[in-house]
Amino acid sequence: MGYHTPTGGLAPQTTPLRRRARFSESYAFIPAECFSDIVTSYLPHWHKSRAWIMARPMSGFAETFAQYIVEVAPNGGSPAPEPDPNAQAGIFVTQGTLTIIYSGQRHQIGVGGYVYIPPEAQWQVENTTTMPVTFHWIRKRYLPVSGIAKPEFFTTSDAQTPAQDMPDCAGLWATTRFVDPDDMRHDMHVNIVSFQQGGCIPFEETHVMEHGLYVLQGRARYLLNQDWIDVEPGDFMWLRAFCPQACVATSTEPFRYLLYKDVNRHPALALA
Ligand SMILES: NC(=O)N[C@H](N)C(=O)O
Repeated sequence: MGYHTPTGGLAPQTTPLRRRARFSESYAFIPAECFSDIVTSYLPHWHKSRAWIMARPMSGFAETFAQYIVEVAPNGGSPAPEPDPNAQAGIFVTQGTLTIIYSGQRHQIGVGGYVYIPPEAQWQVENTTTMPVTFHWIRKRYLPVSGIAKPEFFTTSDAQTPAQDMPDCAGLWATTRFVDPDDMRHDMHVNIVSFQQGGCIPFEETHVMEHGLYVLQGRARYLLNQDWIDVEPGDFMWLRAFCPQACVATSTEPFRYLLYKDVNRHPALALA
């Protein structure tokens, strides 16, 4: 399975603008060609590392999460990666092998591996290999519920998690879920959505959940609000609540994307 990974650099001066980037009231589209060296951030207490910050809470837009692609060079990492004690993390590795140290135990996470880190956790990140490691880091403030326990740390992978066919889709649309949707401890899902050629979302999904969608593999036409966009590996789509969305997979190889969504909680009735 392919997991697109940006490598940075800077396009030559002769490169024609593709004019694919968009920012609207309901979605942002950050195309793969935007992931150059000059739009990376360095982060406090992270060494030999850089991040493409693709999404962050913005008032009047998507408000629940931040999503980064982090690249850690050999011998890099962080002894204190997360500044917010209420933040939980979903980590998905697309290149190399990541070491996560959690409660004194070392976990080696390879390509396609997924890690869930609960809030108020002590954890660390290392790259002990001779090659760069790259991963998605999704951060969301955990919303506790009285009488429901906090989720626990776990590691798994795309390969270890059977994709579930969506109903009545003849195998054209499937979802790999790292968390059981019935598990009320969790207030966010990170899934991999897969379509075979011709497979589609057959209606304009318009819902309260926000999304980050990163195209890991394959191509599609994607509807974001009123705009049909041709998407390819490495493109990122960032959707606020109620942004209409649909798609049709166009490539012979599967069209697959990493999907964040906020779930399983009542909306707050008071505006912050
Ligand atoms: N755009 C999407 O893939 N949306 C998903 N079907 C979802 O909201 O679960």
